Amino acid sequence: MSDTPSVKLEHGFADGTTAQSTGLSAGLSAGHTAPVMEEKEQSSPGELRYFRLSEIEEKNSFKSTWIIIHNKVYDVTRFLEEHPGGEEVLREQAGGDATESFEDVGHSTDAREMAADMIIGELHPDDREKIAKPVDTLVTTLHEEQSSWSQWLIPLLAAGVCQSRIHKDHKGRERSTGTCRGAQGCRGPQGRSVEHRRLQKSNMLDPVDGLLEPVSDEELDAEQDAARLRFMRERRRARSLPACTALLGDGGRKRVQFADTLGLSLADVKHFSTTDAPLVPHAVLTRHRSLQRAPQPLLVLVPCFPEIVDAQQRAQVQRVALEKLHVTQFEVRGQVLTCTEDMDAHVSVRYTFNEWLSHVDTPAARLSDRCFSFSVLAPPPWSASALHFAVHMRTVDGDFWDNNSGENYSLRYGRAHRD
Ligand code: HEM
Repeated sequence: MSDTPSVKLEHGFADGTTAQSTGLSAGLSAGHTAPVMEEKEQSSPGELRYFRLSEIEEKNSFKSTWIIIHNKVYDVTRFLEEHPGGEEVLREQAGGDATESFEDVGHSTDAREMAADMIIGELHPDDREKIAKPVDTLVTTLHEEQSSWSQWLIPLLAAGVCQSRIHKDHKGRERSTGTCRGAQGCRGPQGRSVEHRRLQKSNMLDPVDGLLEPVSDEELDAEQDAARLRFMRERRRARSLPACTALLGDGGRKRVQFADTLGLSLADVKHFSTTDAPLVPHAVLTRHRSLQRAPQPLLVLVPCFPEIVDAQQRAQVQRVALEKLHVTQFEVRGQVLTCTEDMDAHVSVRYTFNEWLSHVDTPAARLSDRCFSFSVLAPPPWSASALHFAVHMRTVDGDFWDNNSGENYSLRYGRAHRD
């Protein structure tokens, strides 16, 4: 074993995979290294036609959509509607280099094989630099030299421990897929499982002599974070199940089969339409109805003054007097009696809904020589709590009021008496 950390460098794609390790099909395994051409050729050594970048860029229309992935040119025009990731993402990449986006999604082997059928040529070597991006470098730091046997024994031990632990903890809840993912998903940067190291830390697992070094809390946290991140990224990716021979359609073409993150096949597809009436489960409706509020009591304006009497007498004294009042849910209608020789007398009602912060004068209509009527629309109960008013008459002799002996006529919202 050596104390000096050694650094292993591998050239790879954006997601850290190498062309070899991803199992790419012919089209996608070409990698980034463009062949150095002595002369400008019209086709690649593999008999693929070369396209100039400008030519490809032009193929970005509703008629045709070409994209570049790893310097291969793909005509995806006919695939747009079929693309499980949607038409839009392909259109966005049309006429340009889609390598990074393609790899970021983590397309399955099936997807890569499908793509191979769409290759129509290669990007001309002279144009490759124009789309080239800095190549990511995967740096793996090894704190210790591991002997060849420890390199496989440690992961094996870790996977074993994870598996037995998960079986113990979850009592069969994570039987098949769960255990695999558990062992794989929680692998630390050095190829050793976090689960294994946590067990080691908590003394649930005896360190194997010479194989496991002591672990610090910071190291453990960093590993757990990295493992969590890796797990989230894995979960995000939709994976198609491996195409089996029974699924091969006409002409031996593989079909894509969708699966959820647990590997279960897609059972049904529901197309939502904006015209679809939402289907609310019965249980939800019942609960909703039971929670509905009881009907609110009807609120109306209720007079807060004694019954109107002696209108004749009051009219003689005050020249004007409220004679009758009729209140409904929507209006307050009143009748006014006057005592004046002025046939041009003007009768009105001054009222307020906001405690006289402001007021309105509304004219009363003449019903007969001495009688007038008025109507005030009732304000909604949530906008006012009371209505106050007084009756006014203007004659050649002056102004006269009936204001309920200086108190005004007041009505307040209250419950209506139901019969
Ligand atoms: C010839 C090119 C392509 C082929 C044949 C292809 C094929 C597929 C297939 C079969 C899937 C289903 C999942 C899988 O099996 O991996 C898929 C999903 C997807 N593809 Fe592509 N694809 C292509 C290019 C692209 C490009 C260039 C982008 C991005 C710009 C893209 C974005 C996506 C996305 C977002 C999903 C959905 C992934 C998810 O649901 O998590 N694809 N594609």
